[in-house]
Amino acid sequence: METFGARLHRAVAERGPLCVGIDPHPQLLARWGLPDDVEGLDRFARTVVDALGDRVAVVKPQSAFFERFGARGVGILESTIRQLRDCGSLVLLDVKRGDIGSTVRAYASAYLDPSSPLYVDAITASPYLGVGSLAPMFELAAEHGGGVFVLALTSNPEGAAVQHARGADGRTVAQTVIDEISQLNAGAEPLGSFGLVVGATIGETGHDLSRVGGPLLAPGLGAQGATAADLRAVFGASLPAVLPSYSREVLGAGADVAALRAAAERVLADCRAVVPAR
Ligand SMILES: O=c1ccn([C@@H]2O[C@H](COP(=O)(O)O)[C@@H](O)[C@H]2O)c(=O)[nH]1
Repeated sequence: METFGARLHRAVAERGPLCVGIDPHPQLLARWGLPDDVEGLDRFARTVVDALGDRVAVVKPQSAFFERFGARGVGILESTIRQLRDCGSLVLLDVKRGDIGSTVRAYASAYLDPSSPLYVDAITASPYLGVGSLAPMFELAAEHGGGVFVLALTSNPEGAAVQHARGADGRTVAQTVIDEISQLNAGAEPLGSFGLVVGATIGETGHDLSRVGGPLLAPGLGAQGATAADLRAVFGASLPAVLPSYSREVLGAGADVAALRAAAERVLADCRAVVPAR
C-alpha cells in the first residue's frame, strides 16, 4: 500500500505544489449567481470539481460550508469527495477534528476508513487536547495510507496567543506540536504522511520546522493577505515541503470553469516561482 506521503509527493510532482479549497461562502454563492441553498451548494461544488479536479494536486473541501446545510449538505460533501477522487486529485477534508482519544477513534473511522461514505485521503486535526489524543487518527491513517495535517501555527491573528505560549521546558506550544509530528515521520521517504498547518501570514517566528519530514500546508494566501513571496520568510529552508493553499482567491474568479482554471494556473505559477521541486 502506498502511503499518503508518497501519493502526495507524486501528485505534487505531476500537478505542481497547489491545494485549492472548496469554501462555498454565502457571498461567493451570491457572486456566482447561485442561491444560498443546497442546490446552489451542489452547483458550486460540481463546478469546482469540473474545473480543477483533473489538474490540481490537492483539493480541500471546507466541511463547515457543507455542514451548514445539514444532512443534505453533508450528502453533497460525500458526492463532491467521490467526484474529486474519480478525477484523480487528492482530497484533504478541512474538518479540524480533535477530542479525547476514544472519540478521536470515531472521527478517524468517519474520515480515514475506506469503508466510510466520507472517506478522504487526509484530514486536518486540532492538537489542543494533546497531540497524543490524536493517536487513533494517526494509527488508522497509517493502516490505510491516509494523512493527517495537525494545526501548529495557524494563519489567523488570534492563534499566536495560544501557539506561541511557552511550556515548562521553554518550548512554545507550536514547537511541541511540530516536534511530536516530526517524530511520527521519522525515516519516511520520500515524504511523511503526517503534516502540519502553518499559515502563510505569520512571518518569521523562529520555529524550527527542519525535522518535520512531512508536508506543510500553508493557508492564508490571497484573501487573508499573504502572497507566495511571503512563504520564503515563514518556511526558509523548509520550502520544498510546503503545499500552498488558496480558497477565495481562486473561487472568486468563478462561476466559469475557464476562469477558475485560469485563476488556479496563475496562483500555481506564483507558487512554482517560490516552492522548489522536491
Ligand atoms: O490556519 C488555518 C487553518 C485553516 N484555514 C482554512 O483554510 C481556508 C482558507 O481560505 P481562504 O479563502 O484562502 O482564506 C479556510 O477553509 C480556512 O478555514 C485557514 O485559513 N487557516
